[in-house]
Amino acid sequence: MTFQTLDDLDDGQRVLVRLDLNSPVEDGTVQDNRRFDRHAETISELIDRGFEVAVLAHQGRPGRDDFVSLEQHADILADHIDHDVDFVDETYGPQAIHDIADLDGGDVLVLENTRMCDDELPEEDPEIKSQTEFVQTLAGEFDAYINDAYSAAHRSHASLVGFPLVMDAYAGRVMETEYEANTAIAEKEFDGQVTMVVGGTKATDVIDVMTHLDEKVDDFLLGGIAGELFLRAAGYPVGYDIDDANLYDEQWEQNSEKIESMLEDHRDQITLAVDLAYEDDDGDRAEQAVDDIEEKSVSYLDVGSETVMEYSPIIRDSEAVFVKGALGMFEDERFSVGTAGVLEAIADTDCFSVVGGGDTSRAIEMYGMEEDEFGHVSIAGGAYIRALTGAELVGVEVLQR
Ligand SMILES: Nc1ncnc2c1ncn2[C@@H]1O[C@H](COP(=O)(O)OP(=O)(O)OP(=O)(O)O)[C@@H](O)[C@H]1O
Ligand SMILES: O=C(O)[C@H](O)COP(=O)(O)O
Repeated sequence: MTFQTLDDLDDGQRVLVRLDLNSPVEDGTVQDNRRFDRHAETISELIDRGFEVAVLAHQGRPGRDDFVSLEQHADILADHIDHDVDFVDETYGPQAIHDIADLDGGDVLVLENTRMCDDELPEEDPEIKSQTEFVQTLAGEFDAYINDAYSAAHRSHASLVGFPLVMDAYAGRVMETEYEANTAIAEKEFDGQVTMVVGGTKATDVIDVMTHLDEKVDDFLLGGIAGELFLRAAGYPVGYDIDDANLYDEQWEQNSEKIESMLEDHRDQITLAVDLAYEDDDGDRAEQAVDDIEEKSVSYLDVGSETVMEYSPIIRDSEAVFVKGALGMFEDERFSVGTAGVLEAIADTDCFSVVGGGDTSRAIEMYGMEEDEFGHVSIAGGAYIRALTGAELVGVEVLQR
């Protein structure tokens, strides 16, 4: 490993720490999850060593329901570290700079959601990001920058790639351990069958990665939004938006060619759902065989039970199983059958397994399984599957310069 870590940093300095606290948000309420647990260890170490700590993090994306302030995150973090955490509703404005100047050793201040600043998004070269007002303003206030956000390191956003080009930069403890684990996993060779369960809402991320893993993975088992888009490409009347949630059409536009060519070239490696679940008029779970769908008139929120029965033996026969993204909206128990069923099948076998994703890894505890029933549980989703392809993560790369 070629980046500097907290072991290389002298105690008691003023540090800007990038965490990934991106969390599920239900009706405006931020849900606690293992990202807080993991980052709490880094922050507690910094407090014990007398650092003055300001935290940068993002939540959601503009235009989405989960695009909210980090005020609640500061409270959740405080509970995890059992220590006061202050919050300021600016990222680098005058009040933020004032509060940063007021920090004493052992203080922790969470700055507002980085994605509320115009400079943060979109993705641009680190050189461009390093020259933004956002980076230039904050860099002058700190002795060092620490990136602990391995799970966001695949994004070339200002708070992730700009600072290491203009100031001393270090990897935090989560960055260090996730990098080591995920790099080691990417280098593993398996003699037997390798299976990847692909779901979730970020279809664009997973489809891109699938096209790079077709030699490494023997079987892709599909669900979630990506699963429905593949069904659409296979000729079923699903995989488009019927409300204003905007989960399907935009991602279809971006990926339809890739999906069609994956289906054409690798059809025997791709297993699609044979049935899907939805909420019926009584509010109950109902299932429908994909062959019986004439027109999409309901939102499909899970794969069906038949699909789980088809996926489970494939998992049992695998030497390694990688999971990225949930097969359904498992946070609602009615639509947890696919995700919990697949995770239970993995837990029941002795295959090597990795479950990744900030949201998806939550399903393990929610449905009564233990982390040690899996080979590795990563709080990273998009970053971990990108690492599997052997590709460098831009946020890690800039730390190694
Ligand atoms: N059919 C579906 N409709 C709506 N939401 C779905 C559906 N299937 C899965 N999901 C949602 O997908 C989410 C998890 O996938 P997501 O793409 O957000 O990845 P993740 O596991 O959190 O990884 P990352 O760390 O990259 O965000 C879950 O919160 C689940 O509710
Ligand atoms: O949750 C994640 O995977 C990371 O925080 C990156 O978030 P993004 O997919 O919204 O860029």
